[in-house]
Amino acid sequence: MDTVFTSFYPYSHSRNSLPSTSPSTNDFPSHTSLSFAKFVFTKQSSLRGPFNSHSIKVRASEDGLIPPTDPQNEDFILEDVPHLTSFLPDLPMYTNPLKKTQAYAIVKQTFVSPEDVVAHKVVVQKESARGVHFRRAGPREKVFFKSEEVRACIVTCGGLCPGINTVIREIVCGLNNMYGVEEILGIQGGYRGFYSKNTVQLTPKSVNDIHKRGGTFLQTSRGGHDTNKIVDNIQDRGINQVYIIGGDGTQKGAAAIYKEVERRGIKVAVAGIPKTIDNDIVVIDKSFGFDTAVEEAQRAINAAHVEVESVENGVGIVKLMGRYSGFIAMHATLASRDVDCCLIPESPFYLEGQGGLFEFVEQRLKENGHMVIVLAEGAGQEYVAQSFHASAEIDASGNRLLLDVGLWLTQKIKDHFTNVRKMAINMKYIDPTYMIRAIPSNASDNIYCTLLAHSAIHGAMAGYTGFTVGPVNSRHAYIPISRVTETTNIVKLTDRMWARLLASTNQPSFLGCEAVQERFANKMDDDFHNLKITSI
Ligand SMILES: Nc1ncnc2c1ncn2[C@@H]1O[C@H](COP(=O)(O)OP(=O)(O)O)[C@@H](O)[C@H]1O
Ligand SMILES: O=P(O)(O)OC[C@H]1O[C@](O)(COP(=O)(O)O)[C@@H](O)[C@@H]1O
Ligand SMILES: [Mg+2]
Repeated sequence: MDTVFTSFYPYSHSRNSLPSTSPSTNDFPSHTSLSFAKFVFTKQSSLRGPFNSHSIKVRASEDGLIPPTDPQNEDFILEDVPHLTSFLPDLPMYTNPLKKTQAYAIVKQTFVSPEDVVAHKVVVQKESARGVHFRRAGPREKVFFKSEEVRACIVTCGGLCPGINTVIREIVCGLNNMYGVEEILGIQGGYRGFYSKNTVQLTPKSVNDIHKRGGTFLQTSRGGHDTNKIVDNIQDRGINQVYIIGGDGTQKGAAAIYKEVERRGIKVAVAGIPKTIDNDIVVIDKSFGFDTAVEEAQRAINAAHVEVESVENGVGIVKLMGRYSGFIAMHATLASRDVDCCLIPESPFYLEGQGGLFEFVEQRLKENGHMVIVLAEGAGQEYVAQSFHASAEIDASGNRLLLDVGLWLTQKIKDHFTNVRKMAINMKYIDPTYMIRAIPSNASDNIYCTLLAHSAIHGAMAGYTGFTVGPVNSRHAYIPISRVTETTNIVKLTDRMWARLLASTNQPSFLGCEAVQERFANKMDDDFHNLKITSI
């Protein structure tokens, strides 16, 4: 049975100011039981027209998936983020102080229009469905927190990534400079820091220089997520805004915190900022630190190239990060012109026989006298496991620990050419993985980190919660956390980007072999991620 909300917003686009009274229960859709809410606007709504109380109806079914009732507009979907009013309907909202700040004083349109949404897909055809949209990020006219009541905290979890310190810095400076917030706590050592460590007070002064350093000023950890202990601690400390910087695992933890906060009915906004050097988070255009990593990888590739072209039959192998997603390897290969072959977890390969890697290496050595292979750390894990008879180990967060495919491949190539082909080759194996992720972010990533921090602040101040921020087609949006944790972003071999790489390196696609074809067909399944984990 559908629930029909009479309006999404109680005010019209043409009004300059919003009601200063408490929002009614209809101001924001109630979807407490949903992992994320999908709303389909009915007939009167339009992307062009104002979203006012008369022009919009929002329909939601109990399971959050809306059965279309209007054939003409059934395909406009807003995957909305929760708002604190959904479980705290009687609390007041306040005028946003941003307009009074020096920075925003003369901005023409300080506040994001409540109707603004960001389209998930921008390449469409005339007859395309209008598709999925996300709420546009940015400052709102009304905020849910008075500046003086805000007690924010920041935590960083999971592996390192260039730019974490910039995000921390910009959350602290942004909260302080834009909203006058003074109470900002740093939770040290990841999730477990909530209940096992003291906090550190963060001020614009104390974080002023941290963006110049790699790593995380607050330290990080894997494992240790205990939802109840964390939320108890949030309550005990009187924290009401939680900024969580981390990857897919961290965002799952953030979703659990948000749900517990909602269950307890406490006034706490939970904002996730996606961090992943692997670029394995879906929906967002790319993750911060990724560009920096690709740039730094060029130095390693260049070193490998210099080494191997200076000797006879030089074969260089550069291992880059990428547990399940080969984006760094793919982009680093495309950026460099020195890579002969790129191997990623998503693309099966094989060594022996026609069309195999050994044949290709020999061909390039004959043509050029040297060659460079770029390898994502998650590539070929099943072969390595077979060779090493290794059993699967996991880290404290439950992530599968990878075997060293770089060492394995180096040995395999050496053995093949020495023992089978009776050819002398010069192998150079470079593993710059930790060096790449431990550096500070570059200029463009620094700007990106600033935008993420500001979007998160504006969202939390406005009362949104359970969201992740990030650019969708270059416009920053609030995305339901569960939306970014339900699948993993991987390189799609059927997309043109991988074809561009193959066209650039002219490497084999390795799809000639029957066994590989079978695996490739399996990998095309929606369940690719699970399949990959179990097959390692
Ligand atoms: N499914 C989950 N539910 C709750 N917390 C999780 C979950 N998966 C991971 N975490 C927590 O998130 C943190 C970071 O996770 P991890 O996978 O190590 O890194 P990342 O977030 O970078 O992917 C850890 O503290 C871990 O306990
Ligand atoms: O050795 P650590 O610190 O566990 O990190 C290794 C892993 O971290 C990663 O950088 C990804 O980390 P996250 O899951 O934290 O984003 C992988 O590329 C790599 O396999
Ligand atoms: Mg992860």
